[in-house]
Amino acid sequence: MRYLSTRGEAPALGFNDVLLAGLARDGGLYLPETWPRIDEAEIAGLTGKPYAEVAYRVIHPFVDGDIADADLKAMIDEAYATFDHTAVAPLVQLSPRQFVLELFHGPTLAFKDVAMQLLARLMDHVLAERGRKATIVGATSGDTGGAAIEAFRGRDNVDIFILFPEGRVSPVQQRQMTTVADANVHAIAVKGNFDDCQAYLKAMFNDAAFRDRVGLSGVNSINWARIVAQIVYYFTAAVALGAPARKVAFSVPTGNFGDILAGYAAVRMGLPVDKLIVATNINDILYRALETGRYEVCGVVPTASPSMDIQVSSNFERLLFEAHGRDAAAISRMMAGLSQSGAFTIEPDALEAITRHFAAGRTDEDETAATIRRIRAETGYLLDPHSAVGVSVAERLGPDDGITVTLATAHPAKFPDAVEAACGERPALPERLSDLMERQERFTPLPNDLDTIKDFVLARATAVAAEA
Ligand SMILES: Cc1ncc(COP(=O)(O)O)c(C=O)c1O
Ligand SMILES: N[C@@H](CCOP(=O)(O)O)C(=O)O
Repeated sequence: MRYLSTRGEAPALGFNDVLLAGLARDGGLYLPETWPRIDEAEIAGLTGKPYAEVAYRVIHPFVDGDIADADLKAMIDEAYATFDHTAVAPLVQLSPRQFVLELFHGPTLAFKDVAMQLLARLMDHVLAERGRKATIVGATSGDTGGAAIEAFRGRDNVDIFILFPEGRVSPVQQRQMTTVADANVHAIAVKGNFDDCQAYLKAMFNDAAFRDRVGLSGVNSINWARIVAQIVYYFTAAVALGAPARKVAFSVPTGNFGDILAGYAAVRMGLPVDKLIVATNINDILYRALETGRYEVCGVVPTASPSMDIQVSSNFERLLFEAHGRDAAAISRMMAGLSQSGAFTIEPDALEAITRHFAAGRTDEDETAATIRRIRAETGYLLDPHSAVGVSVAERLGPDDGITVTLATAHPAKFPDAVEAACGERPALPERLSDLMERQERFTPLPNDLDTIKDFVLARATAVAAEA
């Protein structure tokens, strides 16, 4: 399996190289040259199989021999053994037509663990095989950072630097990043928003000298391996609810478009899905883009679902590439428009291709709080604010005659203030994290300035010291 960049100017790579590369050298994102298929009979045969077994079946064709089968299998088994729930991603029924898929049973209580626990093992394995080290830089609006730090802490072959927007993540999210003592972990509080952090990350990747000097790798969903691992739960949920004979819809609380892009990949692999519903908070660029065809950046507004407070949504580029018939030149023009004027227009045919699979809805702050309150009162189930955005949109846009599964992307205890404000109940952290708020914090505040951040990384990354 070879992978192509959405901008068409970077070399095609195999899985292991894509895994370590993160962003392509032309600033694009990698996608598989062709989509591996799983036929309907085989999809039906996945019903009732353990999560790790389905994961191996889905992930194997993307790795395509770059990692020995037995090693891949062992890493998948190990990654999902870290989850508190034996099903890894259990389904819970809220009403006759509404389900939630709980993706928060991993170490840091967010869906990011599903991919990150595997990604860390894969990267460590490939780095060890190649006898080299890497410097990981990640940008987070709250959850990717904690999951990445947890997965990579103490690993010999990587240093990890996480940029988070100061004051814009929940206190639990912050402490999951800042209370880790391992020497290879560096949490950086940037005086800006998530889009600033992500722009700096991409600028570091686009600076070839810096990239090579530190051996830069990425763990955001710009890294194709993140998306691959997230495809799996669309299969496990769909078959549990009757696929391939029955099509379900998925409502996905969306920010950087990685999670829902994994749903699109599942569809391209052959999974029958009714529709993929993009659920946004008031930072609604994706909702507006799908409604009007105009992708236009406005200022980011802080919300009760901070991990979705994003305007420049990285993975949308992958979908645009698909919808524009893989025309890399068209994508490069659109992305240049985005850098220059903060906007671009999606061609009508491409928009039509997108809306064949996707619908989009937006939920404001009052409605998010009201959804948490109402679902608790009606069903006893406690949603986190991100999942509440998903459920609220699912109730409006899900098929009248079918089932909608909302991806429950975080545990409510990660956002106790917002949940308490909505319904008067303060969810408690699980026992293993009960002293989180008392642990010693360690992080570096840095100004909203690329050069300062690069200097910080250069001064601390051991990959530089080893190779200089
Ligand atoms: C809890 C939660 N929900 C939803 C999202 C949005 O997911 P994506 O960025 O893949 O669209 C995020 C961040 O990524 C998140 O942390
Ligand atoms: N919401 C994310 C933002 C980064 O998304 P990613 O999926 O590209 O890593 C977060 O919680 O950090």
